[in-house]
Amino acid sequence: MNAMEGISIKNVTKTYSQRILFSKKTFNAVENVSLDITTDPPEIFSLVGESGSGKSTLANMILQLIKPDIGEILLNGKKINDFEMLEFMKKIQPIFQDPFDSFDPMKKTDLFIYETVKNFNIARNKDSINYIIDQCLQKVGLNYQMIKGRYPHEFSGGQLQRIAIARALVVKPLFLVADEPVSMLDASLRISIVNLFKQLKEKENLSVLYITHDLSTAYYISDRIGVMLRGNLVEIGNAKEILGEPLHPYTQFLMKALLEPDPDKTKISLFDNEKNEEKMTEVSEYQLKGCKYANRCPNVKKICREKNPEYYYIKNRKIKCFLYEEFK
Ligand SMILES: Nc1ncnc2c1ncn2[C@@H]1O[C@H](COP(=O)(O)OP(=O)(O)OP(=O)(O)O)[C@@H](O)[C@H]1O
Repeated sequence: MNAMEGISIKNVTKTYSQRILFSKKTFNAVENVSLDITTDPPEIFSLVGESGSGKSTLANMILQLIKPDIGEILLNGKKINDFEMLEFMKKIQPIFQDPFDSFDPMKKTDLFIYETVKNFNIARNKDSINYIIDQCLQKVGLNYQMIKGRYPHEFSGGQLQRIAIARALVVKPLFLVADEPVSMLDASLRISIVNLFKQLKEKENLSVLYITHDLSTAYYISDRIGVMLRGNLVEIGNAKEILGEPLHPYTQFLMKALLEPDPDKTKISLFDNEKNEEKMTEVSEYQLKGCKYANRCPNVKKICREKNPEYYYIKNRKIKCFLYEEFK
């Protein structure tokens, strides 16, 4: 049997320690996560969850920026750390939260992309390099003339994010890892950028891991969604089904927060808003022996505090919650 085309995350754990007040706390920022995201056929998989739930840690392991402590990540069946860096970066490209981080502020944007094409050995002569750049810019709704000779600060955040995506496209990747790519943009621009991911999937066969707090954009573009809670993927499945009818109490809470106009009513902190106490809440939830949502869950049972639930399967959905024990 052929290996799956795409990314396979296999039982991955990343452990961190933090000093909070006078004590050192150790916790799994990502805990025994397994997930397959296909590139053939391409899909948009959104990873959603509150701040501090382990989304970026998982993304950074996929991008090889950090190493898992346990488990492994495969790309097309091959361990990602066995790839040559250049070969790996041709297949998986990051899109950052702040598009200004993707560019050298002192360099004209076209020159910066030109160098990317050259460094990755995509083309050698000037005409073919310019042609590739123009093609990639057109895929994001721009063209070469629009960026020629201009520095990053001469563009709006939305335009620059498009240029950053075009730059990622020059290496013909299979997969984009986009960590909060629209959170720094004006609300009015966000949907046009996330829509671009959808177009790239449909027209260029690109898969996207879209990391976001924003359930509404995730609903709009995703094929599947994974809900992350303190290092655990607690609900995984079809995006429209999950967001249309969330089953895990934590997903239900996130949906309620989306619809609640007063953010104070869905504040994550169990205490007040002091930084240390928020951090303590976050880390103490991470350290819970049972379900990480047990202290906040309206449906909590005795077993939820004793054991971290396994997955239960309802139709195409995986849910990590004892409420669904009967669906084992
Ligand atoms: N290098 C590190 N050392 C110690 N703790 C870390 C480190 N990086 C992340 N953490 C902690 O791991 C947890 C998960 O962080 P992570 O950034 O992955 O969450 P996130 O869901 O991406 O949040 P956000 O949306 O705010 O970026 C947090 O409690 C964070 O403080």
